Amino acid sequence: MAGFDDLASERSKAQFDVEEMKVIWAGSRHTLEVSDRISRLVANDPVFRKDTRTMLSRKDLFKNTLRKAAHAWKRIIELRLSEEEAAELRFYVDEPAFMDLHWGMFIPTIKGQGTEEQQQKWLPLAYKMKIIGCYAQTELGHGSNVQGLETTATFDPQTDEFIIHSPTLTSSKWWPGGLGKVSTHAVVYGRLIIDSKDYGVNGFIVQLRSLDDHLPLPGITIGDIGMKFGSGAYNTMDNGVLRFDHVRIPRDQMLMRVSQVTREGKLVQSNVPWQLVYGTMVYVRQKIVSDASCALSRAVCIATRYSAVRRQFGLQSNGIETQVIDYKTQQSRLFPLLASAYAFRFVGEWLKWLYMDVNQRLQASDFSTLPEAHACTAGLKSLTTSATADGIEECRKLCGGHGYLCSSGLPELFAVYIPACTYEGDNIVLLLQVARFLIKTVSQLGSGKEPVGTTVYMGRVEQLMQCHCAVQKGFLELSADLVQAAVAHCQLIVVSKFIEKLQQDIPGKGVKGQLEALCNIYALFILHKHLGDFLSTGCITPKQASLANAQLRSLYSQVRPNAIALVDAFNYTDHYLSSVLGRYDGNVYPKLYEEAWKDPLNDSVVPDGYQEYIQPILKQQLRNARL
Ligand SMILES: CCCCCCCCCCCCCCCCCCCCCC(=O)SCCNC(=O)CCNC(=O)[C@H](O)C(C)(C)COP(=O)(O)OP(=O)(O)OC[C@H]1O[C@@H](n2cnc3c(N)ncnc32)[C@H](O)[C@@H]1OP(=O)(O)O
Ligand SMILES: Cc1cc2nc3c(=O)[nH]c(=O)nc-3n(C[C@H](O)[C@H](O)[C@H](O)COP(=O)(O)OP(=O)(O)OC[C@H]3O[C@@H](n4cnc5c(N)ncnc54)[C@H](O)[C@@H]3O)c2cc1C
Repeated sequence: MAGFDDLASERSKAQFDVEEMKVIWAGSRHTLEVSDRISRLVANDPVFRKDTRTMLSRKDLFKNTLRKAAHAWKRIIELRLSEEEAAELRFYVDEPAFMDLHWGMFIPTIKGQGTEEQQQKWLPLAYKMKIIGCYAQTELGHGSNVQGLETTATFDPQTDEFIIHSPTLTSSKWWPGGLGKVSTHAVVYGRLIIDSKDYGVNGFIVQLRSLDDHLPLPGITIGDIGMKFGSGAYNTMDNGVLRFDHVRIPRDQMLMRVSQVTREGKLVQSNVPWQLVYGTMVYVRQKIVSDASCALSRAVCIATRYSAVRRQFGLQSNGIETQVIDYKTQQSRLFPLLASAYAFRFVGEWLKWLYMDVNQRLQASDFSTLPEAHACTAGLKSLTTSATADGIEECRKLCGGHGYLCSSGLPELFAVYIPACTYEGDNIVLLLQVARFLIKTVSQLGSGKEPVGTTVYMGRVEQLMQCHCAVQKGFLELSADLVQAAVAHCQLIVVSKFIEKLQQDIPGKGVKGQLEALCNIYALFILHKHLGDFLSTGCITPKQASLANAQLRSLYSQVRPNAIALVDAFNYTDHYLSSVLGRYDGNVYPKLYEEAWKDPLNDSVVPDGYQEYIQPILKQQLRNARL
């Protein structure tokens, strides 16, 4: 039968050791073992079913998310899961929820911006989930411009408290995940005011709801901001609105690692850079880069398997049509995305290392690599999320009409993923940060300061000094071009890190060869995409451009017999993929047919509303016909 046979025969053609590739993808044998075990645990647990998610009303959807989160927490405790295993469990449950913000932002903020005493007080409560926290930074009026936030935290020396207040409508907190219905606490970012003087934005731990009955505390107005894009998708999250009416908190609830307010109301700066107030964003951006490879690989897995099952035109001698994956146009759209998934995986791994390194240095009061870590996390977050969002949509198109069905898994994946281009920093705003970093690096070239890390290549480019002079005349005027320069810089990082990965010891028959092919596809595809820039700047000649194109075509042919095995190496369960088109067994058509009948619209043969709305029309038509 089509599907079963197709994927089995594809698998038998693979020219490399898939099990070893799984290890490379996972990062280590240990990580593969953990992720494999936990993914099966989730897949086999009926509470974690997600096949009806797109059909539920918002209230039912949200309640179901609460149920899953509570069950996940119960399993984590019962099975004594480690932090790594718990994070895998969250990943495979595959549903955005308040837990993400509690573990992913609230706790890291206290760790990164709290003093030792503050950490000792708050972290045990947070780890045991005796309190649930969120990250309340963005307001109705300002998200990108953090320094423009309007919430105030005014020190009252009489009572040794801060008064948290929302002075305007636009100062309402707006968007924080987990805030709308669940969180008991938040890290709230607001302007520190002492003695009528504004000291800029700082973080404060504020209790929002009673720990007894979950009602908002006095002075607090709180709710959900409403439905978001798509069905299911990010609507499992209670993104919230929050207003303060002169809410008082003790002085020691200002996060004081960066600066302290004394009992007397004096502001004391510590030796850490003030930018550490932005530290959680660096951490989360790094995580988002790793997540990009997961989302893209998931879409690519679905589109690749389905492309091998789907046949259109081109009747062959054996009487069957051509698999659409054999069309060169399909390959030229699909294989660069496959290569991107691997490229983002490896750059994500590197970024994780970079983040750990900068953190260790911060502990030892070495702040020198913070600007580069900020530029890398901001730039790569922007590049990988934009490419992934576009890539998921391309995968939908690669699956033709069936890709538009919710049962393909692609519409919900797209809807849940696209806000990644906006949250944790709008992608253009983040690229402008990278551009500023690049300009700063160039401006220091003449002063004898050698560029290091990801900017080391700048020392070799003589024309850069002239660029700097030109940019000095008008950063804003040139910002659209500077954004392109920032993208190019980030692409260079992605390609370099892929090449560095290939220099490591890579065991397994044929594994290294496949990765080399993917690395070359990624690099040549980027070159192909920006051919105009490469040609107009004289970086390559027209002859080289056409050679590169020919090479790309030949690489597609090299990857073709291995395509299914390359997506099998992601080791995704059918539960995680939640796609009829991406099923491991390729049994697409019978299952699509079966799925259709499960739609509630098919519960009755004659639909609700027939008598009120269809029958009268038909009767009217009959009368008209007689006239
Ligand atoms: C046991 C376990 C159990 C359970 C397991 C469960 C496990 C679950 C685990 C799940 C985990 C999943 C993860 C969570 C998922 C979350 C989902 C996402 C949610 C989304 C959250 C959000 O969406 S949350 C809001 C993010 N909102 C922004 O993203 C604002 C952007 N806006 C800015 O970020 C600033 O506004 C902007 C533009 C820089 C201008 O900043 P500005 O006005 O101050 O002006 P400047 O540009 O002048 O910057 C001044 C100087 O600061 C430097 N600098 C700037 N940023 C810096 C930085 N970050 N670090 C260092 N340095 C930085 C810069 O380079 C300048 O340096 P210099 O002066 O030396 O040149
Ligand atoms: C699903 C989701 C979850 C979120 N979760 C949280 C959360 O948990 N906590 C939290 O605090 N926030 C959260 N946010 C808010 C999020 O961080 C902000 O929406 C994001 O930082 C973008 O800011 P903005 O909305 O102000 O966009 P804006 O800055 O208003 O962007 C609008 C447009 O203006 C452009 N623009 C803005 N500034 C410039 C500039 N200087 N130069 C050129 N162009 C510019 C942008 O590129 C964009 O095209 C969430 C948002 C979403 C969508």
